[in-house]
Amino acid sequence: MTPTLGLVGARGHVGGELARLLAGHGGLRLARAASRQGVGEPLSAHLAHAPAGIVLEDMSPETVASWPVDAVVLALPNGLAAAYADALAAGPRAPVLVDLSADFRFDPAWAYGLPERHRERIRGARKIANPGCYATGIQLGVAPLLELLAGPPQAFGVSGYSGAGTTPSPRNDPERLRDNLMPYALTGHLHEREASHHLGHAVRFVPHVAPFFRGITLTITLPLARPLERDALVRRYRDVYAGEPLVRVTDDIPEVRAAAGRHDVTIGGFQVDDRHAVVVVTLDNLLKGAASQALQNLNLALGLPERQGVPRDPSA
Ligand SMILES: NC(=O)C1=CN([C@@H]2O[C@H](COP(=O)(O)OP(=O)(O)OC[C@H]3O[C@@H](n4cnc5c(N)ncnc54)[C@H](OP(=O)(O)O)[C@@H]3O)[C@@H](O)[C@H]2O)C=CC1
Ligand SMILES: CC(=O)N[C@@H](CCC(=O)OP(=O)(O)O)C(=O)O
Repeated sequence: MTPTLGLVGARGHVGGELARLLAGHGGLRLARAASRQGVGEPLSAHLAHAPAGIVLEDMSPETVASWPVDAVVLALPNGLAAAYADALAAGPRAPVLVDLSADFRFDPAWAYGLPERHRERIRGARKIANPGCYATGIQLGVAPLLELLAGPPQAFGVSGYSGAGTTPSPRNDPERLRDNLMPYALTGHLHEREASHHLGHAVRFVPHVAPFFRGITLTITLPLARPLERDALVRRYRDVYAGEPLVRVTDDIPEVRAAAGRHDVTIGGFQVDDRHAVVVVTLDNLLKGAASQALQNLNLALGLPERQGVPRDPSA
């Protein structure tokens, strides 16, 4: 029997991307979906890639806990996951639970869903907290130099406005963003704390949102305890990520427009001076920053091939 999945928040940006990936998975089937709106309507009326026969259900934790599925994905705004986690824990089944929100990313009882750094913890896990989009790029960009750092790396990040979700806000208002670049959360952004926590080393991060829809670019300056030749720097990243299907290391400076629609992270633009290294990281916030990574985690937790259902990116 093909494992089945229930999706809560199917009408959101991330929910829609995950439904699209599941349509091509072949080993995991979307079987239930919940939303505040459109209850009783076919999911396909809201999502182009939804399989036929799925009717949107109400979003009560009790309804979700009654679903006879092998996995549940929460793709809801922050602050809502606990009620579902509690209802599922008390329910008759114990499906794998993947939460896209930030609610459980600091909870040691949950596997932190960054496979490149926590693969064995995720394999077979029952509760997985999917990382934040910027936090994914920051951790993959900093990790290879952790032991060479002379202080906190500084990450300058820019995200497309899909990162701000579908609930209207200045950060996803195309009018406010037109010909603009909007700094926000100048200190203490959640992803600064999240990346520092999971790296075990302080990092500084300042986010900005831009008028394009999807994609993240991060320019990360890393203070070095001793000088490092550029070739050695590049080799370090290539060695750390050799064989990682969703991390691409390139000599070029990656550009965010090329990241839109890709499922991997691209790390490049390696530059050094006597005291610092600078790397550039790009990814699609809705894919490796969310849905593609969630699918990697679901596959690992369910014992399926890790990248099943994650399309191969055009080699570039
Ligand atoms: N966007 C991104 O780039 C990334 C987002 N994330 C995280 O993933 C989660 C989903 O993100 P995203 O898809 O962008 O969010 P959206 O705002 O696009 O969608 C959230 C979903 O939850 C429903 N919803 C919205 N508000 C509420 C509410 N107050 N109570 C219950 N349901 C609500 C929405 O619609 P409805 O019920 O009306 O159908 C929608 O289905 C969030 O926790 C976000 O922080 C993580 C990484 C990247
Ligand atoms: C442009 C924009 O607003 N981006 C969001 C990041 C989206 C994300 O990853 O959300 P969570 O970590 O909250 O799950 C932000 O900065 O809060």
